[in-house]
Amino acid sequence: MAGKDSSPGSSKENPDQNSDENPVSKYNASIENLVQRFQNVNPLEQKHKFWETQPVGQFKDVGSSSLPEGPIEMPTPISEVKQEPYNLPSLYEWTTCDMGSEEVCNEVYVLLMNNYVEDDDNMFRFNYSKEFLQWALRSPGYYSSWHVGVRVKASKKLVAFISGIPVNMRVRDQVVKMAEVNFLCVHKKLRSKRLAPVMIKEVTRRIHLENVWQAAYTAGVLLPTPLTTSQYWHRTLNPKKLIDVGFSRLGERMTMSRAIKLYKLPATTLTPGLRKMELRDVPAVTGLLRNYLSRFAVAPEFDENDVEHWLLPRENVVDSYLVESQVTHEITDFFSFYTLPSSILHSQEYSILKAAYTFYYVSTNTALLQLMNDALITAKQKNFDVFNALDVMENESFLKELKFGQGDGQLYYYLYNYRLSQALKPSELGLVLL
Ligand SMILES: CCCCCCCCCCCCCC(=O)SCCNC(=O)CCNC(=O)[C@H](O)C(C)(C)COP(=O)(O)OP(=O)(O)OC[C@H]1O[C@@H](n2cnc3c(N)ncnc32)[C@H](O)[C@@H]1OP(=O)(O)O
Repeated sequence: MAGKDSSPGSSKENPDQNSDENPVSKYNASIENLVQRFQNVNPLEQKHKFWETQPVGQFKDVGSSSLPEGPIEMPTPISEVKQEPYNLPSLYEWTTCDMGSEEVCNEVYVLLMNNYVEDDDNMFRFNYSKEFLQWALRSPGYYSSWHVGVRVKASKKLVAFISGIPVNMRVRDQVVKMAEVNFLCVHKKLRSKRLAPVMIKEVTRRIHLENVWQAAYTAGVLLPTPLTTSQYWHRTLNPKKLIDVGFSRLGERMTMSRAIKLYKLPATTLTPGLRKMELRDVPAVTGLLRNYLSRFAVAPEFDENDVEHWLLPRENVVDSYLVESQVTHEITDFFSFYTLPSSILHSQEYSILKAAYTFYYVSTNTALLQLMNDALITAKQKNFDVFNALDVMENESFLKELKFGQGDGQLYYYLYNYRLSQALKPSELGLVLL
């Protein structure tokens, strides 16, 4: 996901960061500084009863570059992996969620719709659609056993969920089969009972049973120890609605009519040869994307199956456009975004914020700025209210110029059981989680 702002709320526009007077704070690779800046605590004193027992970089080891890069723990024979599930409190039971079943998919949808990530002010909550969840979880090579739910034994009500999907991840020059772990959710009434650590251990066990020993995940909370820390940026498409629902505020000297003018976009895209991606484009897009992602320190290794799954347009889930040369018919550029609405929790007038999130792109012939401007125009045509992007990949090169404003939260990226000697800059990361 996550790519996910792990918080639609920590993804709200930060009016201070947005004003011209305020320089955008620069990325600082030092975890110590980071923790102090955002939590005002010394990371060496921060207790993580669960995370301290896990094979992840520990805060106390930050800076000890003597530790080798790579797996922290070696795999064990599958026969030595615990064969039976972890114990849950006695009122609850494990369930494997078959996301191909409309009924089960709906249960997961409802759990997340009511209990998943909110912003710090509890104004917005992610509202992943059912089609989106099926797309996100039934990806090439997926294991149903990694879609883990918890039910109340008596009523069978689904009260918690965590998921993994397999992915080939390249870390520098090593390609490692990993799990992308996402959609960890515990019902609001069951919070702070240490259910999350049991769920993480259970999904880990099931992932180990498939001989996978590493994972990637993102979260809006700071845990030991981020691979990188990224920021959300937001491009207003519908100023009136964003202001009405409290997502944005009119800055000083800004009126509604000025805001509308400021964010106005051309009615049609500007790049000649821009068209929707089709099935026949999969090989060309795969080639472009593999080549582009090879420049990042950490990025997925996509094959044609992955590209077909992740990038072929799906109504209300993912949009992908490319540039075909009108002379040679070569595919030269490509962009995509996914649809992730948020519920608006306290508005009389609106119930849904329609948000597009930047996904993968490649520019070889068309300037990235122009390509992303066309992405904005396309999203506006499709009636999105806001277009979101992290500062990963080459996004920093277009964010300010295309009038994105910085959000008020961080999204931390993590690897499980894989150590890097130093944190990365977001721009070294070629990975978007849903
Ligand atoms: C090899 C394969 C490995 C596979 C596994 C790889 C790792 C995958 C890791 C998961 C990647 C998920 C990616 C996403 O989906 S990120 C999205 C997470 N979901 C939400 O934010 C939705 C709303 N919140 C909730 O549903 C609950 O608050 C959750 C479920 C988040 C915690 O429930 P609760 O609030 O009732 O807490 P507890 O008493 O049960 O447990 C407290 C412990 O849990 C640690 N905690 C809290 N939040 C997170 C978090 N987001 N990632 C990892 N750990 C987290 C916390 O530091 C503490 O441990 P420690 O500080 O004491 O040590």
